[in-house]
Amino acid sequence: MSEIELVDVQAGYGRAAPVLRGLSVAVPAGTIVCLVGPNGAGKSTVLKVASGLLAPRSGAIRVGGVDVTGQGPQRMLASGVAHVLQGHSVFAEMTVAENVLLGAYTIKDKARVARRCDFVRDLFPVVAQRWTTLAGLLSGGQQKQVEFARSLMVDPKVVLLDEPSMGLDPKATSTVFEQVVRMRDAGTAVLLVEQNARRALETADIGCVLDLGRVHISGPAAELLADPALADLYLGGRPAEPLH
Ligand SMILES: Nc1ncnc2c1ncn2[C@@H]1O[C@H](COP(=O)(O)OP(=O)(O)OP(=O)(O)O)[C@@H](O)[C@H]1O
Repeated sequence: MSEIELVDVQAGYGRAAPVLRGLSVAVPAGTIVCLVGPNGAGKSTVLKVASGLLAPRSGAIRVGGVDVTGQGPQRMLASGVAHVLQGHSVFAEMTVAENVLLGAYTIKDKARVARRCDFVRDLFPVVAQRWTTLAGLLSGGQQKQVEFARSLMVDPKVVLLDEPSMGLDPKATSTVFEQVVRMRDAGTAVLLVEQNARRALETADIGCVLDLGRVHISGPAAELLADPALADLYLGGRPAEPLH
C-alpha cells in the first residue's frame, strides 16, 4: 500500500492556468520516490499539494489509503505527512534541541517526546553531538539534518523533502543524501524533489519525471538513470566515460 498517493491532481495558483494537470504519483511504504524535471515544472507544487499547503482544484489525495483531499497542513501533519521546505528553516538563535523540539509541539505525552528525541538523536549523530549548540553555528548540511530530525518528531508515515541539497557543497550533499536513505531504512517513506536529478535518482528507489504538469515517465530510478534519451533530456547529458 502507498503511504501517500496523489491521483489525477489539478492544481495551480489563483486564477492562473493550472501548474499540475492530471498528476498522479504514489509513494509505497519503505521507498524513496524522487520527482525530477525542468525548472518550473511544478515539483514544489506537488509537495505543497501533498502537505495541504495548496488545495487541489480536482483529483484526490490519500494517506495510508484514506482520502484526505482538501485537508489543510495541520491535519495533513496529523495524518502523517511532514514537509521539509526548500531553503533553510532552522532558528539560528535557538539551540539544536529547541529546534528539534519545535517538531513535537503537537505531542502532549512527554514520555513519547523523549522517545522521539532518542530516536532522532540516534538517527542523526550530528544532532546528538551538537544538541546544546546554537543552530546558527552549524554548517548548511548539519542544519538540514536538524530540519530532518524536527520533521521526524511526529513519527510521520511520509516525509516530503524539497531540494535538500540546495546550497550545499558536494560533500555535504552526499551526507544529506545518506541521511535520507537512513530515514527510509528507519521506516519513513520519502517523496523527494531535487534539481540535482542525477544524484537524487542515485539515491531513490523510484523516479518520476515531471513535464507539462504530469508525471511523464516513472519507473525504477536505476532504469531511468540508465536511459540515454532521458539522460540527454533531463540529467544534463550522459555521465562521462571513465578515463583509462
Ligand atoms: N506562490 C505562487 N504563486 C504563483 N505562482 C507560483 C507560486 N509558486 C509557484 N508558482 C508558479 O508555478 C510554476 C511551478 O513552480 P514550482 O515551484 O512548483 O516548480 P519547480 O519544478 O519546483 O521549479 P524549481 O525547480 O525552479 O523550484 C511556476 O510557473 C511558478 O512560477
